[in-house]
Amino acid sequence: MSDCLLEARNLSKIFYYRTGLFFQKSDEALKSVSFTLKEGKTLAVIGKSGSGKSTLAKILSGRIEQTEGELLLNGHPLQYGDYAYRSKQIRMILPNPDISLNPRQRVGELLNIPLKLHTCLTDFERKKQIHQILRQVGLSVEHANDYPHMLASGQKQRIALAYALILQPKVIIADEILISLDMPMQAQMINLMLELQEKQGISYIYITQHLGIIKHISDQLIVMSEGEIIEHGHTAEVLASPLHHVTQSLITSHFGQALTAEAWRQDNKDF
Ligand SMILES: Nc1ncnc2c1ncn2[C@@H]1O[C@H](COP(=O)(O)OP(=O)(O)OP(=O)(O)O)[C@@H](O)[C@H]1O
Repeated sequence: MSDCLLEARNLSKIFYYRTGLFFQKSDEALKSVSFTLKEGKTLAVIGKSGSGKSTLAKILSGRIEQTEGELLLNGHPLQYGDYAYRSKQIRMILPNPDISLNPRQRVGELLNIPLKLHTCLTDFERKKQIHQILRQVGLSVEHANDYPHMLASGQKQRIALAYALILQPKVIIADEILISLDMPMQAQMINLMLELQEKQGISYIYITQHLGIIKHISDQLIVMSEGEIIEHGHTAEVLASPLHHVTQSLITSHFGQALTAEAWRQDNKDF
């Protein structure tokens, strides 16, 4: 049996938008994107701004529909509009929790929403689940009573992770989630995500322009440009010997130089 958890087959997305009363333009944001993700592994997606990364994340999480192509989870096709099913399988971490958390909602109320919407758990069981998730992300159960403004940035990021984890999905999508945190906080979050992956077999799709992070956490790497996958392979191999000039320029602009196998071995700290 194949150990492939998620498969994208020729995903394409064309956005149509009006430019005047009688005019319409289109933007081909994704062009026949295919990849597979194994259970308990991390796939990183990198690319310059406008390359289609967020469009891909939105299609995977079911927020927008692909124009063409198929998505399969454990070999079964996922349909657009199947949000109740998909949100238990694939969840996106809330981007920028400093802004996206509702200031009038206590943490426990926020985490209760997906449980109420998508499970048949009793009040007591939901409370138990919320406390368990808070502990899993390294927070205390008392944080369930806090409002977002009472939390530090790193704690808000943990709440965003808890919100993604609460329905126990198989795949978590992280789109540029650590950008607002300082380096020690980024390291803490990454260690937490890796620990959850080891214990629970979660698979991550990690989207970023920050190569320092993906070098440490991802198994496979996809490089996107103008809606297409231009390079794909083991992260260490792609970063040490990039074939495409866009990958080469992403690497030199991040690390200041090409990443030789020797540089790769020596660098074990640079987030
Ligand atoms: N709702 C939309 N309507 C029209 N065009 C869109 C829409 N969303 C994205 N696009 C276009 O699709 C292309 C890919 O955008 P996307 O946001 O997926 O790229 P990205 O790699 O995530 O960029 P960034 O790193 O800046 O977020 C861009 O040309 C963008 O203008």
